[in-house]
Amino acid sequence: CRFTTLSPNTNMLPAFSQSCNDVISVWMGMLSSDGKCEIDVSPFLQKLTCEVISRTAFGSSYAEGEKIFQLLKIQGRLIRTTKDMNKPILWHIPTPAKTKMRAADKEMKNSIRVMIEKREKAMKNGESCNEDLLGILVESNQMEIQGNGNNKSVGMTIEEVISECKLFYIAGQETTSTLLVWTLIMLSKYPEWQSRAREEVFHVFGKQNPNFDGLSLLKNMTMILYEVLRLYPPNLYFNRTLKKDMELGNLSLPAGVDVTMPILLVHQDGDIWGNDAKEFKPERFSEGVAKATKGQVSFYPFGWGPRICIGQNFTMLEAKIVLSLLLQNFSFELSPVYVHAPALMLTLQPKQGAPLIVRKL
Ligand code: HEM
Repeated sequence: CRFTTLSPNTNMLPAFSQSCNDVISVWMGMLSSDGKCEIDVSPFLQKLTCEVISRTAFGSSYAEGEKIFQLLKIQGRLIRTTKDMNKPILWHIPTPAKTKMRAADKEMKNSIRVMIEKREKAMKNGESCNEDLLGILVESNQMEIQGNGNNKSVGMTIEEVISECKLFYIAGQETTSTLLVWTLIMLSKYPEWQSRAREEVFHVFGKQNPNFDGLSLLKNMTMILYEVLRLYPPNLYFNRTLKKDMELGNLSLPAGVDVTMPILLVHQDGDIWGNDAKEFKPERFSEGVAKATKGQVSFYPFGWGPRICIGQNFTMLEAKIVLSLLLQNFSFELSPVYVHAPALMLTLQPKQGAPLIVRKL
């Protein structure tokens, strides 16, 4: 089962704004009497994107979804701290971390299995369950099996459905929170862009909640997000294995070779982007991506080709809603203790966190 793009729809807006409003309430409660406070925004935005995925992926089974994501988080943390993860020869040597990881994996798969079985039962009883990712997967799978004379070998196995749910979380949660964190850092560092973004939000939505149609009018916000994705792409590279011999420029590459497509390197290449390649200048996207890249494939934060990110529209929509709500309520400035230290930790993250001075408007 492969989605070409995951189309965000109006049903998802409440998931985005509900999760963001929870963060706003918490931050409001943290303000001191002068209406400001220093907050490391990073963990809050991580929790926010986690909740959004939980609500949109598992909708009605949100509480069970939360548990699964907690287990995935434990796995992610263990992967980061397990040094021999990419040395297959050492993989079978048991360590406490690997034992915990396998236990988390087993528990998670069991939980997803129970959820899938519940959905399958509900669908057999005529209930429609296709409002979240899990429902769409289960329903399309059942239709595929029924369309082929109830031949179970044509659909996805439970293991495959489980993998899709895991992939959705792994690919969509940390990447989006990283984008939001770097955007708030950049808006704090460049207050003129923060003002432009806020003026635009008030111009389009006033003090109302962001709506689907208005989001496409946020031109400055789109430029800012693209520039953040150019300078701080959450994924630094992606890999491909060649299926056949290929000529690439003056290189001859044989089949079977692994090729790494560097994202950060190309995004900051002075020959492509000019002498100001490393500077934050959202105006370079004022006439869209094609103009900024002069039609070359030099901006690909979401990958490229048939396996391009299916969640790119979802992410952009989520980011625009969250930033609109935050800018309607707060202003941001870098804390004196902020240290600019981008570091690769699965995604490109601010190593020392993102402490910002948050002020109520
Ligand atoms: C700022 C946010 C995001 C960035 C920078 C990003 C980046 C990427 C990149 C670079 C790839 C291609 C990997 C490759 O070709 O090997 C990819 C694939 C993918 N992304 Fe995203 N992504 C983001 C958000 C999301 C979200 C929100 C979701 C889901 C809700 C998602 C789901 C996926 C999936 C399922 C794939 C695999 C597609 C396939 O292999 O067919 N991503 N993403």
